[in-house]
Amino acid sequence: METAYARFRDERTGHVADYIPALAKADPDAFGICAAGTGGESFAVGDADVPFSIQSVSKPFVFALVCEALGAAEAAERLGVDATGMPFNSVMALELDADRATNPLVNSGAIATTSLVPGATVEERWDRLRAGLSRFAGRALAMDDDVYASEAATNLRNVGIAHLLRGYSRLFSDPDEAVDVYTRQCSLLVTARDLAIMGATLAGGGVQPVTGEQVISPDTCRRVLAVMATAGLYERSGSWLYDVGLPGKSGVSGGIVTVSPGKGAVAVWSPPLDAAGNSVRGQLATRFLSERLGLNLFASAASRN
Ligand SMILES: NC(=O)CC[C@H](N)C(=O)O
Repeated sequence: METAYARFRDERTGHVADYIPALAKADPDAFGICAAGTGGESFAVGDADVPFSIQSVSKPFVFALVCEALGAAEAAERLGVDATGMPFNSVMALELDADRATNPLVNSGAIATTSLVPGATVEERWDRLRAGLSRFAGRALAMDDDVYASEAATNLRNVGIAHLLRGYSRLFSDPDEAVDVYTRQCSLLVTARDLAIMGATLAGGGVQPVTGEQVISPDTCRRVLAVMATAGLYERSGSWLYDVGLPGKSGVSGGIVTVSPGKGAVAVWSPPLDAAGNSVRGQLATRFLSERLGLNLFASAASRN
């Protein structure tokens, strides 16, 4: 991990996201890596304990909560589970699918996922969602109010997607309410260490490695990891699987969590992004660690280079 940190610290490609104004303030030099095992141990280097908004890395965890509530088959039926091959905020992806379904890890499918979180009111749904993600992290997660306000003031594209979904009967609550809860979920503050531990919960059949709580079922874990493998890095998901060989999920604040089933998870945070919205240092460091640690699911032995 120290070698990965030293090797990629001076990487200068990529740009910090600025379509959400508050994210433009992020430090482009910030870089943290954390690995967590299913036994509860964690190892960190760099800015692994600096908080940032979770953004799209929240999506697989909310999908997990919805699978628990509805069952994995019903969740797949309502949301779709196929990669779109298109950018995370694509409207076209929705229009091109005959059933108007995408998957829980792009904005359209993620807003639909959030609309399925059980609860009679917005506040009940939000409480349940936040409590669920906090159980993955093993601590109470709080919102970044500045990021929330900034995104809420500028997210008309997501509002449009939600109304379009509703028109196709692919959204399961009031569209504006669904986007509001989704925007809150994206603004939850986490650290790379939190993401590694949340990922390690998915690696360990749903058992939170530090608290020992069974957060979700082993079956839900398998479903979530499958969608992460095919769609976790948006239109770069194929290249990611080709190079890294593990399920992962990125977000526009620069986080990426990568899961090694049965072993643990690696999380990297570094804000500069490539054109698809995936952290540049995050991808480089994870690829390096997957190779060095022999984590690639398709490899028969650790390859060293
Ligand atoms: N890729 C992302 O992280 C996108 C999340 C962000 N909140 C959005 O909806 O645009």
